[in-house]
Amino acid sequence: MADVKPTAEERPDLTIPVKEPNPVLIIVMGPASCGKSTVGSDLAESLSLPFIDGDSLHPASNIAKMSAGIPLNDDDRLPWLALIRSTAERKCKEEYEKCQGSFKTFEQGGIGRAGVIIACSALKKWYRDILRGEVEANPPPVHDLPPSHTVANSAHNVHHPATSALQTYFVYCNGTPELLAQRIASRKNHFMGKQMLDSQLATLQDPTGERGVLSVDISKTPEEVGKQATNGIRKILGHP
Ligand SMILES: Nc1ncnc2c1ncn2[C@@H]1O[C@H](COP(=O)(O)OP(=O)(O)O)[C@@H](O)[C@H]1O
Ligand SMILES: O=C(O)[C@H](O)[C@@H](O)[C@H](O)[C@H](O)COP(=O)(O)O
Repeated sequence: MADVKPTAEERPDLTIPVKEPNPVLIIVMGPASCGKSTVGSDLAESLSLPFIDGDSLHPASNIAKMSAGIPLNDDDRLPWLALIRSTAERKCKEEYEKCQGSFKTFEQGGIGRAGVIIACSALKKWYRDILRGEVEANPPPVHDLPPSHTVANSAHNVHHPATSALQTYFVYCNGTPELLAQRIASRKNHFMGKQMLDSQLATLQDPTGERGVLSVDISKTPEEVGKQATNGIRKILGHP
């Protein structure tokens, strides 16, 4: 079969020269009110990266559903997850072009490469694999986890025909159900009512121990949680 290369439009991430350090997508994840927006904004500032709240990428139908107290299902989430991934790829390419490849170093308060931070609940392992660019969101698999995805940390896990240059990491905002219940109850003017927390927790597949996942303890102050996230990500990305 002829070797047909994807166009820049189809796979914008692939147009970043390979000699550059890979761009990164950092997903700040966890159930409703765990602190994704708070940690994500803080991290973005500390690492000089753009921040996008995944809520801004939902179609109106998803927002309407959640506002009515109905949890999203896989069919609702898949196009949203795919959009988050493609938005990250596009954003990193824009960042690359904007900076002409010269990014702030760790010492200058950057990460020395293109990157973007996105807040997204990413509740299931399967969703996280979509965000990693390893699994197609469409058509949806029948089961949450294809059998070959049960082996963690294996290079053979990669399903996507053209694995993206965009490396993906997760910051998991980890807290007890009791603390989450307090936080969601204290949150004002949000479309996600407190009655939605139970379904979020029931759907959550704990990412602890999964590759590329950094956990932060949300019982600490916002400043401390931000510091845990920033230091952890810097270390993962090679800051001595
Ligand atoms: N470390 C923290 N300590 C105390 N309150 C926090 C902390 N992080 C976030 N909050 C508060 O908890 C609520 C939920 O945080 P938010 O960042 O909106 O979560 P999410 O984006 O996951 O829904 C907000 O009212 C926020 O101000
Ligand atoms: O903070 C929140 O309340 C959640 O982040 C919410 O804003 C988010 O959009 C939904 O969680 C997405 O849907 P699922 O979490 O059901 O996938």
